[in-house]
Amino acid sequence: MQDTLVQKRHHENLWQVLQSYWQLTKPRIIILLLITTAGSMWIASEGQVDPVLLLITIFSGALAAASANTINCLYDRDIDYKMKRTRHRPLPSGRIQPFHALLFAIVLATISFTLLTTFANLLSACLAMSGIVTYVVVYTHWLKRHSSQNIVIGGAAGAIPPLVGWAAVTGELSWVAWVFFAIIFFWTPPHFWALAMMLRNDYASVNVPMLPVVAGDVTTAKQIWIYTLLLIPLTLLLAFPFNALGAVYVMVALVLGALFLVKAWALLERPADVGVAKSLFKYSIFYMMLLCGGMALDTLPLSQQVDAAIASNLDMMLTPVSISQIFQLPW
Ligand code: HEM
Ligand SMILES: CC(C)=CCC/C(C)=C/CC/C(C)=C/COP(=O)(O)OP(=O)(O)O
Repeated sequence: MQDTLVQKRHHENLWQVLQSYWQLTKPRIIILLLITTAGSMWIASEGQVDPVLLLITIFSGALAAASANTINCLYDRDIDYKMKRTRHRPLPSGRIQPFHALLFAIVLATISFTLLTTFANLLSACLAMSGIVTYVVVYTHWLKRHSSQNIVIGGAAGAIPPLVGWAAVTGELSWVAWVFFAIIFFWTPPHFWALAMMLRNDYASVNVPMLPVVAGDVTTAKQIWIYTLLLIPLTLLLAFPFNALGAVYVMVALVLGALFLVKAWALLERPADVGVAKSLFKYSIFYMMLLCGGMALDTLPLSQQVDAAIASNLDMMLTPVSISQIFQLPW
């Protein structure tokens, strides 16, 4: 009886420890990072991605991002302890020792690097490691506590996963991969500043100079609007001039982009309305998921037929014959 009780408690403890390590990695954020990696692999392989390579790259990307997030939690444990939203994280609440978190992060990064070099290539492995370094050194250490442009420059870290995916498939980086990088780069400020508008008091209480804290809601809403405006044409570059995706993706990108603009405009009109900021933050996540979904959809055979049909119609419309018919010209 005593033995089973001890065993039960032991299992419960083990379960709690595992849960704490899981939380340390900020798993919910990782999922979207991996969706962008998969989207990039999909385009790079024109829809013919090797499933084993996909699984290994996604798994390794998850380990690299988990390592980066763990080091971020370790570095930021002092401010995380003071903020309401983050007080219950495993390090500030004392459920994991800092040294153990560091070991955990090193193990995760080592496995990630080894898997990527062995099953994909060295470039993808180095890119994943550069993601960790950018996030930890550039964002967390240099910028987060010192500049209101912290997430603009530091946001480059979150834009690296599509480069990892592209490199894993092709062994190199093309213009298309860099356009994908730029899409995430320009998407990050609207994504994060909308959230920071909701959390302004929390960040202010620990002197983290997020833009809404330093410059206020009106300026932040304007900046969000500008980045959103730049984001939409960037998403279209994948189709024209780079021709990596077709009409189905363009339609998805236009509809999603229009909705993003509507939400960013609403915030511009009501910058102090936390409800509007919250709605924009949630939409930013939904947007990125569906945009990547649109990329995958575009590479399906049915979409290729739609693309071909639209292209041939456009060709017909734009040939001199049809123009002469329309305008009844003599040639
Ligand atoms: C430096 C750039 C970024 C910053 C500063 C940032 C910041 C944040 C913060 C503070 C949260 C709230 C997390 C929490 O309450 O624990 C969040 C949520 C989230 N972020 Fe970002 N983010 C960045 C880039 C990205 C990127 C590149 C992605 C993926 C492509 C991403 C995906 C998400 C998702 C999916 C959530 C929601 C998680 C949930 O469901 O709670 N973020 N972000
Ligand atoms: C390729 C590769 C491994 C890339 C890593 C990219 C990566 C882990 C990006 C995460 C971005 C993010 C969640 C920032 C939040 O940090 P925060 O410190 O502002 O959030 P907090 O206030 O919730 O702690």
